[in-house]
Amino acid sequence: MLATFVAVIAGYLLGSVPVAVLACRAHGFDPRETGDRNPGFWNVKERLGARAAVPVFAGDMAKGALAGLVGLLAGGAHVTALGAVAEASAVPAYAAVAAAMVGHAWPVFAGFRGGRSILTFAGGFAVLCPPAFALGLVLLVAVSRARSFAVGTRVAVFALPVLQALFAPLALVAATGALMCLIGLRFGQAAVAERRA
Ligand SMILES: O=P(O)(O)OC[C@H](O)CO
Repeated sequence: MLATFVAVIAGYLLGSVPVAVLACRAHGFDPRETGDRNPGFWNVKERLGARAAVPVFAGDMAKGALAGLVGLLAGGAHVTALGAVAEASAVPAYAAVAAAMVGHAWPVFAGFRGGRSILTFAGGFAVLCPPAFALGLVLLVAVSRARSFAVGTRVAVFALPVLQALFAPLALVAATGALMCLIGLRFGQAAVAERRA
């Protein structure tokens, strides 16, 4: 219980670091006021180019990964032979990643106006189930080559819970689905906000 509490607090604070907002501040604008108004990699790339957006990509992924690691360690670092979280580590690790995603979406360090948490989820998932994440990367590269990076990321992200079913019990696959519901919620909120604007 204490492990999960610590993991949630650490995860939320990590997720609240507004990487895109900080990166764009150096260029004199707020990504929440331009483009698709999402403070994330894609919006920064559209405005500043891929090179300038790489730190946002890496930073948002790192927030999820670090949160997952904190949760994993707080729960005693229980993993399967292939490195997927297991036993007493599963709850704190998932709770930490969920908290990081909540932090990215509603960051305490940026007026509670954050992003959709896709990359924070992806980084966290890399810790929750490394073998499924690795297969997701293979899929990302393959689809990106055949179509585009934008299509590749979508296909890879939606494939993650399916790939996870090869390595983890269904309860954890369902937990991953729950994490992805937060991303769906954020897309829904953005669509409503756009309609009202
Ligand atoms: O969900 P975010 O806020 O990490 O942003 C998503 C990126 O822009 C990738 O499309």
